[in-house]
Amino acid sequence: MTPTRPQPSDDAVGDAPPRGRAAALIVAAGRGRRFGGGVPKQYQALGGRALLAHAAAAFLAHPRIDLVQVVIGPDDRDLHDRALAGLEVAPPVIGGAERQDSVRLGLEALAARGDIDFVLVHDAARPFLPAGMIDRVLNALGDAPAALPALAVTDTLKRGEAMTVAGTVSRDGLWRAQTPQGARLDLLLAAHRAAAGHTLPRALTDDAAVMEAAGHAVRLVDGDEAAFKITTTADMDRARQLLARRGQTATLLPATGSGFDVHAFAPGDHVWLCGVPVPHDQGLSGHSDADVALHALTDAVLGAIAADDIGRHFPPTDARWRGASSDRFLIHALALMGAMGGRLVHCDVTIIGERPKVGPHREAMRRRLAELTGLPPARIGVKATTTEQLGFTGRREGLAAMATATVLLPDLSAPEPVV
Ligand SMILES: Nc1ccn([C@@H]2O[C@H](COP(=O)(O)OP(=O)(O)OP(=O)(O)O)[C@@H](O)[C@H]2O)c(=O)n1
Ligand SMILES: C[C@](O)(CO)[C@H](O)COP(=O)(O)O
Repeated sequence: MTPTRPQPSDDAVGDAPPRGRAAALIVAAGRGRRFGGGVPKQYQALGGRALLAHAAAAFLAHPRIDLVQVVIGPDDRDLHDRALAGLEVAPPVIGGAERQDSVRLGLEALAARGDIDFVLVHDAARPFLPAGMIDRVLNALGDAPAALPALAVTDTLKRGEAMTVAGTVSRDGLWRAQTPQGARLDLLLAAHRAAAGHTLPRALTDDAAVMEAAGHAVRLVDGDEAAFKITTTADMDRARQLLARRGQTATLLPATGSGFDVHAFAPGDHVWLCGVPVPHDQGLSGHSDADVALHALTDAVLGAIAADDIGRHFPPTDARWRGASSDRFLIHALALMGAMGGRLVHCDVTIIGERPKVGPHREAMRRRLAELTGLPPARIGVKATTTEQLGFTGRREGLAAMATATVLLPDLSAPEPVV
């Protein structure tokens, strides 16, 4: 079948369009502190794919965008690869401490290619990106060095101090800045280089501000309420409701993974099981905290998403994982699952050994697994069994654990949600 070329939007014509190649630069190296949780918001699932994937897909579907470049956090390569599997984006660039740093590093990579004239810088945290917005920004670059999509402020503005109104601010001429913000690549890179390191104690929070600081005029074009930024969990709720109202919920199919692990006993006074320290007259030997149950569960989640195994993600030869809490292994596996648009719906762990007895700690283990996975305790099984004194567990040489994880994953054969 011949692939259909994306069609221009109604805003594609009008102003004199610029001549040259345009790249989208999606910044996704933030930590999402205001959003919270263990996984940066751009890798959280919305309608069966990560926020970042929505933004990338919007640019890839646009006929006037020649390249999509993503900027990621130094530890996020696996998340990026899972989130954008199957999408044709350039290899990611590692970002910096502030958004401004991440944009500059991305611009340097684009400039090094030598084939890009215009750049549209976009937040990965803005999943809904109407094609017309891309066109309006690009069109403005026909005769302006930079363009900013924005919405006129319509509410009355107050300045507050100690939760008391300290004054009313005129909203005349005030705009709310959105992304993608466009510019000629050479001008924006030069402006970012000039601004680098000169912005303490506060970085400039958008690219229009960097261009303004360099003395360039920035053209205002119409933004779009749909292109709101996911900053807090309330924004994510709003985005999910929007998709549900449009009937764009993803088709999810179940996948089950299994995991198994063994650790030998060693001198010590407790063992870690399901993220809970259990008093015992021995410990378990291992490179990390040797939580045999969490390791089995981590492998079960990785199995459900076909993402290799725990040893590939956290090699025992890597000094970073010496004595590490196994919580982070499970959290990482769950983050990869989320980046693929998946959702854990059930897990079941069986601990195999004579001692310590699991029963008195079962509820604490289920509670801890609930905290780590976000599942209700009613969807978490924790069981224990002996091997009737047979084998290495029967001889009390160590403990084994097995686990299953049931995950709902987007149906890859279903049509993608349109946002
Ligand atoms: N050092 C940084 C900081 C932010 N960003 C990106 O810039 C966009 C700006 O959105 P924002 O809500 O500020 O993201 P965070 O910085 O992640 O959020 P927070 O400030 O709550 O930590 C996001 O896509 C974010 O990933 C980035 O690439 N590099
Ligand atoms: C670039 C931006 O999205 C425009 O509204 C915004 O400035 C991002 O930074 P912030 O940290 O959310 O203020």
